[in-house]
Amino acid sequence: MTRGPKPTGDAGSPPCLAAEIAPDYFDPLGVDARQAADVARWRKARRGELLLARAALSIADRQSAAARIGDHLDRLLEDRFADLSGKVISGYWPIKAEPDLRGWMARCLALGASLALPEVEETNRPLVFRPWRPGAAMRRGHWNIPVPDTAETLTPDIVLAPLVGWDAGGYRLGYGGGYFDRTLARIHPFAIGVGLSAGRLASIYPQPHDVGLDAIVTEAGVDYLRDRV
Ligand SMILES: Nc1nc2c(c(=O)[nH]1)N(C=O)[C@@H](CNc1ccc(C(=O)N[C@@H](CCC(=O)O)C(=O)O)cc1)CN2
Ligand SMILES: Nc1ncnc2c1ncn2[C@@H]1O[C@H](COP(=O)(O)OP(=O)(O)OP(=O)(O)O)[C@@H](O)[C@H]1O
Repeated sequence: MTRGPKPTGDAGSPPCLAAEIAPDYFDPLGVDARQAADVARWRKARRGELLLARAALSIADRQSAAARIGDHLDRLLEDRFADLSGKVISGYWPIKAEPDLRGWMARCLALGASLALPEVEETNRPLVFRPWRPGAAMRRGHWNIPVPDTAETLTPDIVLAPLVGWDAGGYRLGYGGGYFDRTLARIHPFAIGVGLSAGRLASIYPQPHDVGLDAIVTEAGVDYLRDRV
């Protein structure tokens, strides 16, 4: 079992009203600085290990994981949405051995969905989403991640958030920029974490800024689904 910093429990309400004015604001005074630094250090170490393990997988293993993830996503979306036509689905352009779901995205397009990809337009700000379809012109964005070469933006109904790690409470470990958290604090799509079952951690020690996902899908299946109220 992985040892880590003491769990903080669920995020509480922010101690001031700033979150009502800017929904992605969280009050740094509401966070124990020492504990936050411990969690950040622990996450950095886990992130490094998980990225190395993922990079070591064979291309065939990655392709088979991506194909299975696509099948589980199909079933999850069939259960959750009567019809994908007219829905805006944000995927991602795979980097660092992330499962390549561009083929799955093309299938969604054929079912009538519109597609988008995220872009870091400004550092430490929420992501923006650009319309995309296979073959669209791309340019290099932040971190050299390819992004659609357009100024248009869309608001997605469904967002795939690539996972480096995840926990059974529906929390995500990404690359450490906090971009999906900032984004999901402002817009509320159906947010699905996608990654490998090997990315599972006993807990990522959720912090006040972490936003829980609606579902987590790995090659093993739908590993987490938020209770519907
Ligand atoms: N394929 C893909 N596209 C994506 C994401 C993703 O996870 N996967 N993103 C999902 O968010 C956004 C890019 N995310 C990023 C996250 C962190 C950093 C970054 O600069 N990281 C710092 C470490 C930060 C820290 O530890 O404080 C670095 O590596 O130097 C850059 C981009 C948008 N596009
Ligand atoms: N809503 C927010 N407002 C300000 N800072 C935030 C917000 N959300 C996250 N952050 C900051 O981002 C940093 C990284 O967070 P975290 O480790 O959760 O990233 P991540 O989810 O792995 O990254 P990413 O989503 O980019 O892949 C944290 O130090 C946190 O302070």
